[in-house]
Amino acid sequence: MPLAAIGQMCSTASMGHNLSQCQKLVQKASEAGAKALFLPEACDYIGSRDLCKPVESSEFVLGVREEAKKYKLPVHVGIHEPAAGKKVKNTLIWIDEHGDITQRYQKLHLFDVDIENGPSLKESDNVERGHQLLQPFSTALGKIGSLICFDMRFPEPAQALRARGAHIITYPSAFTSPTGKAGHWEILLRARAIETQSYVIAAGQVGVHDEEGKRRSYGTSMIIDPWGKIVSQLGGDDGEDGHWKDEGEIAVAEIDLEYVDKIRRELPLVRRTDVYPEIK
Ligand SMILES: O=C(O)CNC(=O)[C@H](CS)NC(=O)CCC(=O)C(=O)O
Repeated sequence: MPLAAIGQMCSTASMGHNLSQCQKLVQKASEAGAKALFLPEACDYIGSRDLCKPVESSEFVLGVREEAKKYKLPVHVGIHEPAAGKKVKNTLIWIDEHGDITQRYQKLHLFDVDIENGPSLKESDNVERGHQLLQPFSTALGKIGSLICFDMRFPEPAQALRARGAHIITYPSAFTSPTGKAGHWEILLRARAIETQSYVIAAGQVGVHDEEGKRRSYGTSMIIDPWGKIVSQLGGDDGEDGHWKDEGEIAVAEIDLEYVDKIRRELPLVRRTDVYPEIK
């Protein structure tokens, strides 16, 4: 059965540093025999809008493409792209084994929150939201439906991707430490896996991204099977301030499409959309 790899890293305002972390993760995933590597959201940079470049001229994207080609390993990676005005797009790209970008998804739901003693972030100040789902695409692991981070709080897009044939739903993320520690990360991801009866692959940023220590990500990247079991997991925020686990590490899990079919057959989830038409 083919293996999927998740890679965990800590992006900063140094694109060279971020690229070199990703290159090492590609190498590790290839050595582990994975058929694809899933990296977090915003791998190119965190916290420095000035670094945003079109994919054609981004040293980060060009570097990851080269590495994917060298190891013949597809890479699913979150980046930024310039958008209208001063905004950027929070984008996910699929780089195939030839190093070509063949899929692109723009994050639909933006993280605008102001939580007491928690994160206060308004993603929509700088980010343009996407307007459509990416059609699930075929890979050596099965059909992938791509979403990003905060999208995980909404069951509908995952459900729509399942209806369009996805076997795997992905959530590359930079999940905040406070909301991760509250349990939201694991519970939401497992719920999405159980209710869509799909694998969920969620690679997360981990650690402190800026010198002021304002942006901290929870890590704890995981792969969850369609029964809701965590089949692969990396460490993250261990509760002690300043301690972060598994930066620069990968983990792998087998993707079993027969298991997906079996669970869907044994426990059919037939919706009563006639009774709650307001949920579209
Ligand atoms: O674009 C970037 O630079 C990186 N993007 C992010 O970190 C995004 C938007 S600020 N983070 C999330 O969506 C976290 C969601 C979350 O933590 C929750 O739902 O609790």
